[in-house]
Amino acid sequence: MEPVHHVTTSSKVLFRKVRNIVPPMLEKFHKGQLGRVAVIGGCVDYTGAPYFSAIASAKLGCDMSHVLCERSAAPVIKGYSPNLMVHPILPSTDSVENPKSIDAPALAGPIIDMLSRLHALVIGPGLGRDGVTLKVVAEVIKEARSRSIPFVLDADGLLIVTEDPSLVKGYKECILTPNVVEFGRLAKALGINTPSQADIGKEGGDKTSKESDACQQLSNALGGVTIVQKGPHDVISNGTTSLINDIKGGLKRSGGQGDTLTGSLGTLLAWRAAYHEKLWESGEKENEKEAESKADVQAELESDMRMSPGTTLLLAAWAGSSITRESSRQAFEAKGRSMQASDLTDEVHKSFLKLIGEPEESQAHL
Ligand SMILES: NC(=O)C1=CN([C@@H]2O[C@H](COP(=O)(O)OP(=O)(O)OC[C@H]3O[C@@H](n4cnc5c(N)ncnc54)[C@H](O)[C@@H]3O)[C@@H](O)[C@H]2O)[C@@H](O)CC1
Ligand SMILES: Nc1ncnc2c1ncn2[C@@H]1O[C@H](COP(=O)(O)OP(=O)(O)OP(=O)(O)O)[C@@H](O)[C@H]1O
Ligand SMILES: [Mg+2]
Repeated sequence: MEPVHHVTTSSKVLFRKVRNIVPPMLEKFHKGQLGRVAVIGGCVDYTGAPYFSAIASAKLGCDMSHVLCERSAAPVIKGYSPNLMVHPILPSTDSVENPKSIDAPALAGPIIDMLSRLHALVIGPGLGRDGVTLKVVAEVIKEARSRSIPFVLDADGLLIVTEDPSLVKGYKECILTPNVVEFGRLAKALGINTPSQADIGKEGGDKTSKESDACQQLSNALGGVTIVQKGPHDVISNGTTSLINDIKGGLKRSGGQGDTLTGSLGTLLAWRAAYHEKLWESGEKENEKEAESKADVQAELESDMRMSPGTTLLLAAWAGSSITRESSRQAFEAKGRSMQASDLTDEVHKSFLKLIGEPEESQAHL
């Protein structure tokens, strides 16, 4: 396959375009219009990950932030924050009568009933690997896809895709956020022979292009799904177009930083949906053409034309990655070696203001 090199648009220009998909804060808006996001995750082992993800969504600016979790995790997550709406509706082996013969679509019912009220889902933070839970979540993925609800898949949510890639293959409204290990597992499941990041480092040559080739190959194997490959820099690809995010991050690798990424992406996906629904006037020129090639995407990013959904998905992924890396940099600057995932949470809004800033219409009210 011909390697497709990444888009060379400067980060300054990209951030200016990101501002166009951030809804202004107007008096006419009602509760919920700036985003209703749900994180699906949280089990007996992990309560931090869904919390970090959902609170990042909230702090970035969505109106309503839900967590749909396993029964035992709910009181714990509720205790972390009264701002989150926590629903104990995710079944597990411990909460169903006969775990060996379950009716997964029926068990997914209470979650599926909530989908019509949600703009975006984040599936996987702290989900765990319970067999019943994963089967139920696979049903939720099918239903969300059939309704074109955008979602982010991370952590144990990626395991579901590793086991059944057809669930997301060809779906243009989702973002996968694998770390190095998760990327390797997905590549193996799809029969892609890519060198590991460690091997790429040893080989010499243009390391960034090799990494973006690997990400592009995986995206293509999944029919053009958007992937954020996390690492020393984040590689974002939808198979035809790639972006590299090398914004400086922190040096502490504490667990849970990926959760700030997924939560931020949830809110950005909700804002992106509002942009395409023309909830407000973005001030861009109308653009009938759907961007298909890398050149089309780059043209939309570097002009004042309205963007196509493919372009805004890449841009949302890039913005989420940027906010996370900048939050990590600021938190590390303040806390050094003691930095924890919760320190990123406190930096999300400052990072947003520094990198993106409020759209002009909001500034008039500040
Ligand atoms: N506070 C919390 O509740 C947290 C919960 N988490 C949850 O924990 C569960 C398991 O997630 P894991 O990420 O541990 O997944 P895995 O259980 O698949 O473990 C991945 C392993 O790979 C290693 N690894 C990560 N990056 C690497 C790199 N660049 N090079 C080499 N090795 C690397 C890690 O140290 C880890 O041992 C998920 O549900 C996740 O959401 C994590 O997100 C961390 C925080
Ligand atoms: N070497 C690095 N240098 C700078 N930033 C990094 C580095 N490695 C990861 N990051 C950043 O840290 C964030 C989390 O990535 P990481 O690879 O730790 O994910 P993860 O293992 O899934 O995290 P989590 O512990 O939340 O599950 C991403 O925004 C990524 O850009
Ligand atoms: Mg992770």
